[in-house]
Amino acid sequence: MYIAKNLNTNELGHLTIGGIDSLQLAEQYGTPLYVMDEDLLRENCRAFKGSIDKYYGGRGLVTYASKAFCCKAVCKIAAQEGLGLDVVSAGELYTALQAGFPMQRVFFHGNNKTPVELRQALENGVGYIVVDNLDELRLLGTMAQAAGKVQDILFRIKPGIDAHTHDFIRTGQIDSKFGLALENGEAEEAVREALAMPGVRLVGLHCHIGSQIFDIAPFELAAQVMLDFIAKIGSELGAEIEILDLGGGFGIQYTSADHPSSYDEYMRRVSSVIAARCAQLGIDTPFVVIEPGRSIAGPAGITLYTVGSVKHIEGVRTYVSVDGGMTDNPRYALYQASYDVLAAGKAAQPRTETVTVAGKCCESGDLIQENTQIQPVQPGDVLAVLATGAYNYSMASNYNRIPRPAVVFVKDGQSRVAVRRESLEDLLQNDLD
Ligand SMILES: Cc1ncc(COP(=O)(O)O)c(C=O)c1O
Ligand SMILES: N[C@@H](CCCC[NH3+])C(=O)O
Repeated sequence: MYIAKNLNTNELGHLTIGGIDSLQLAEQYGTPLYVMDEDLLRENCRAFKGSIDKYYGGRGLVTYASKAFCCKAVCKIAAQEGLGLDVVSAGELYTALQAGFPMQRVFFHGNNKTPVELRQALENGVGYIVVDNLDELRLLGTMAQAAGKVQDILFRIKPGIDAHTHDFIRTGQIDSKFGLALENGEAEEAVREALAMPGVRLVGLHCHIGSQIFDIAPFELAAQVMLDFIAKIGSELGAEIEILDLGGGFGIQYTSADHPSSYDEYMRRVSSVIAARCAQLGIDTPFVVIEPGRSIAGPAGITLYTVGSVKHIEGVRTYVSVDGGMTDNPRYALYQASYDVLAAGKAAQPRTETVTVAGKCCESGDLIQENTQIQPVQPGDVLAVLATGAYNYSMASNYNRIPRPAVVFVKDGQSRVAVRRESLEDLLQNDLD
């Protein structure tokens, strides 16, 4: 029984994805290998888009948070599926540009955009800049005015919501580096300043309360807090806020212990809270934006590794070492993230062994998963780690000068390289003698 609905086993008992034997993919492209199921990626885009259209009657936009997994191929898919795009850096913006992503549907986020990044956004006609702080507002206002432009902006607000998730991925509470606080008047001051600036047009407010959240209640609460503020600055300052961007953060199932809410249910409940609160406050219902990242890319990906050694330490544990690790998936090292791991060539067999899957980096914390149940494995076996489509490739590094793996897209029994494997030459390309 598999967690991800897109995975299966074939007559050989091997794990398949996108109609392809995972061992064949490992053989053809080598390991470690990121494999993305294009159909599931598109299905996830459509599911969000379908729900937002259903509950907001065309007054909503799903923007894919590209930080979850960014490359030209995925930007193209997001564009084809009619989504917007959330970018947070010159690199993500450049990728979107090179993929031909429509710039008017791009939202530029980040708590410390550099002047170079702001110029890049202004010059390329980015639709919306989500301004994080007063310094950025002043810098952008000056730059836009000097360039003879009026840039549409949103403000990132800290709604003061404490969503229950890992400490490092919570962002909506007052003690966060992201956004403007409501409690101390900071957000109101920013609105006042923006309204007086000729270079910017304040069109929206944004919040993002964290990531891998299962409950719907914190999202409902955030929407209410944001609407109350919209009403307040509307009546007190004359701000006309058209867009409410509620961010991303929807949890996914990594293992059978995870029970995320359905995204359609999220959309239904939050939209009805929005309608009720707007009626109560006597304000127009804003255009609603959401920014799912993990929930679009995460379930669509798996990572394949080859086992190099199996080390039984009597009475302690068994280490199964693979040819990747924290360089391609730092999430266990960072958050003790849970994953489902299986032997791809024995996927139909019961998981009878308890092992620790370790990476090859010079770091004791370089683990993919501790004390996980898998089938008996030996050197040369291929392991599959499930639900690695988000925050794996995008958080990969070259620690120990390990080249990043390739990303292969699979669809209808066909595969194609979306990001080629880094070579040793790639690692040296910026080195000078
Ligand atoms: C501003 C913003 N929007 C969207 C996202 C995407 O979040 P997730 O991948 O949890 O949906 C993030 C990351 O947490 C974010 O910081
Ligand atoms: N990178 C994190 C989540 C942070 C999301 C971006 N704000 C993860 O892997 O879960």
